[in-house]
Amino acid sequence: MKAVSIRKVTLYQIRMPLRAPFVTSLATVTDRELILAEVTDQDGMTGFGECVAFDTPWYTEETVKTAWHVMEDILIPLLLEESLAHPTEAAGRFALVRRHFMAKAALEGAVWDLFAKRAGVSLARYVGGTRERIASGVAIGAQPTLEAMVEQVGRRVAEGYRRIKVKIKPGADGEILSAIRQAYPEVPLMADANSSYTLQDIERLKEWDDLDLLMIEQPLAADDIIDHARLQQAIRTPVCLDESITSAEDVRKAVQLGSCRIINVKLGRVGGWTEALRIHEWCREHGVDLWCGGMLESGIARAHNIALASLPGFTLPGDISASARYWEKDVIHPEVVVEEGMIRVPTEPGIGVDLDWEYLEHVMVRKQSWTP
Ligand SMILES: O=C(O)CCC(=O)c1ccccc1C(=O)O
Ligand SMILES: [Mg+2]
Repeated sequence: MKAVSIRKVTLYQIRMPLRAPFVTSLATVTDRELILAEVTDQDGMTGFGECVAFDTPWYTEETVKTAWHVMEDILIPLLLEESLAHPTEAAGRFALVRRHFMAKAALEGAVWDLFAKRAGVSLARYVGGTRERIASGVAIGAQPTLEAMVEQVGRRVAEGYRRIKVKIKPGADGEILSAIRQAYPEVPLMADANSSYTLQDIERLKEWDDLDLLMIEQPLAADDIIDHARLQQAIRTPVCLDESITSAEDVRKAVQLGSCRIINVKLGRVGGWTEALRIHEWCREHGVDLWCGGMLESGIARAHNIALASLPGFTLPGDISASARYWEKDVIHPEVVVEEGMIRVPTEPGIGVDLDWEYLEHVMVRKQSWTP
């Protein structure tokens, strides 16, 4: 295929209110700030990506401002500098920048969407996805009371979600999980701790062995794989790593050390499609369960996630839920809908959804374009 020359990059910073605040052990998100990235090529074709960094560095070190800076001053010039024969070349150029994964992923994602559109195929098929529909899971933030949590779980089960994840932290954990298990003995259930425990909590975590949890996500420190190995040896519940994983090398080391049995991959956390595909390949080769995490994203990143989860190595439902789970109105059309717990993988070219330009104007707080 002929080389693609990126002639323009545009960033749109948006702010969208969540339908309800999302509470984790680390932060409460009420208004979601995001950056959408658009690349335009020599033929006027476009591709879209999304930067999922938050406005403060509570989940990882990146923020909306650091991502904007790194994109504007470093990554966008690298994209505009020379034409691309394949989207992995963008990742290659970005590799000389350490970390800043979400900034990289936004631009690389836009380039992958553009290449898939130029090839006239869906992004899912372009990357080797094989599913026509993906199973949808949902994440429930911390609730003010145990009753409220059980009620939320019931509501999401009734909506058809195939897997329920709840946020836990010390003091709001075992009792809640037992209550959910009692009310819904069969529901595929897991807990995400966002690194709020230490090895001193091993006994407590052991007590949950009988709750039949699918997994516990990131119980220990965000930068750890050593203590996680000790923990995984001590408990029957599979450990899944989220924050600790930024690359395929991280996955290899964590699995080989016995730090986890399941991997959560997020395009933003690992720096984009090229690295996510490496992780997918490694997990498939080694029989490690893999699923796609979420970042309270808008429809653009949600569409990328759907394409990702259509790959055969995604063996478990991820945190990919309906647009309406988080938004009164999403920035894309058609919005992402869940039917009988499943989401259709678009067959239209690229990510298969369009920006709602009118609504974008409504939620936009900043916009800038760059040309060579
Ligand atoms: O539904 C979603 O988008 C994912 C919800 C979620 O758990 C999450 C949301 C924001 C930041 C980190 C996490 C996480 O997986 O730890
Ligand atoms: Mg998590």
